[in-house]
Amino acid sequence: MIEIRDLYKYYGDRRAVGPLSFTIEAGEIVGLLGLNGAGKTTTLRILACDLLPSSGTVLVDGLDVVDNPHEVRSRIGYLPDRPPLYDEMTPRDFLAFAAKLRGMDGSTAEKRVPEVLEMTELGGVADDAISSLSHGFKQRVGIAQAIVHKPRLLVLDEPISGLDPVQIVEMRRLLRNLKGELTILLSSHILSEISETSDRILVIRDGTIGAQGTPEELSTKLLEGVRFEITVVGGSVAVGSAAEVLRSVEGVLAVEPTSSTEPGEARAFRVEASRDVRAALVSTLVARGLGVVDLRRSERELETVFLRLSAGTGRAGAEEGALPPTPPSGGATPQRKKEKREASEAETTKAETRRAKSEAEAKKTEAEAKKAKDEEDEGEST
Ligand SMILES: Nc1ncnc2c1ncn2[C@@H]1O[C@H](COP(=O)(O)OP(=O)(O)OP(=O)(O)O)[C@@H](O)[C@H]1O
Repeated sequence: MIEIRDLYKYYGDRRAVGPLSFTIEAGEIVGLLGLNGAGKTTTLRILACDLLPSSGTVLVDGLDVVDNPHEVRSRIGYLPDRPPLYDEMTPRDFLAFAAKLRGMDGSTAEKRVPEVLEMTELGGVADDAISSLSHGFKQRVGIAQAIVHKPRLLVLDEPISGLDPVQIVEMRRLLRNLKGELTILLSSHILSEISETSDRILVIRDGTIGAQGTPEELSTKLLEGVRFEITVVGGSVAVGSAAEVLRSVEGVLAVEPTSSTEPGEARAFRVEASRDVRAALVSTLVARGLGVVDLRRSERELETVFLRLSAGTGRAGAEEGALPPTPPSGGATPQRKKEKREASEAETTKAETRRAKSEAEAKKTEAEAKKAKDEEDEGEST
């Protein structure tokens, strides 16, 4: 579905991305994980034909983003980090407008808008002004506008950023529901935010892929093991012997009791293993007359993995030589912002000229659609 080969993007003489290569299969949900400034937004904008690459190949469904931007755009739904919403419109009107912008005819759009409102669970606020919606609902409108034209690929830049815990759970559910119909690539700088949603994670650092895999694979690769928290209760067997039972499971490297807040007989342990042994832990404990009331991968562990990958201090990074040292600042310091502005102003590459041309074309289409809408509104009010 997506194939990126040796992609580079320079802003002036500053390399923002490259060398970057990865592929994503149809139907996958993949998380692009990296600290601020790692190159996530640049990569996603190139995929969405919003920015041209300096060099390399980017294919969506076999189509090159430089040679076939219009065809690629029709296959992609894109939610930028700041969703392009018109505050004074309602979600229903805005979606109809977005559908028209993407070339849908009136009757198809009329059918599609209620469908998308339902898919994104916006029915209850469909006729409220977008300005009156919470951040979580605005993000859903952003996703709705991205899927209104039935794309095959959904590209979301930090869709979970700024959401409260309830909204995060709702967003995860929405993305999981969209999976299957769509291939999804989403970015984040917080591992726990996307590890729940993504089938696979690509860790991007300094514009290049530092590591990739499932959270378990990343953890195993870096820490030579996976860690779990498990809480055991006694049945016919004393809970005190649970540590021994856990140690007997093949693949378990270490077991240590943790301070448990569980009531009564329950005991919590941290288990380190060479692979995912969760199923074997449960069946062995149950076979020995013990019960399991909680079993989870250690969240702290995942963050440790990410920090190691991001800082390039992990063994995997050292071995692969894929992780150059961390720049002094990953974030947007005033100096960085100044450099960014200057680099941006100095950007006069041939690629950008082509981009300006294609943006001008897009704006023309947008202006035409807006004009059509204004005329329609005028018609309605007279
Ligand atoms: N328009 C621009 N002009 C110059 N430099 C830029 C521009 N946009 C991004 N950069 C630089 O390119 C690098 C990658 O930025 P990018 O925005 O792609 O990273 P990111 O991982 O999305 O980070 P964030 O989450 O902070 O947006 C950074 O060093 C950034 O300062």
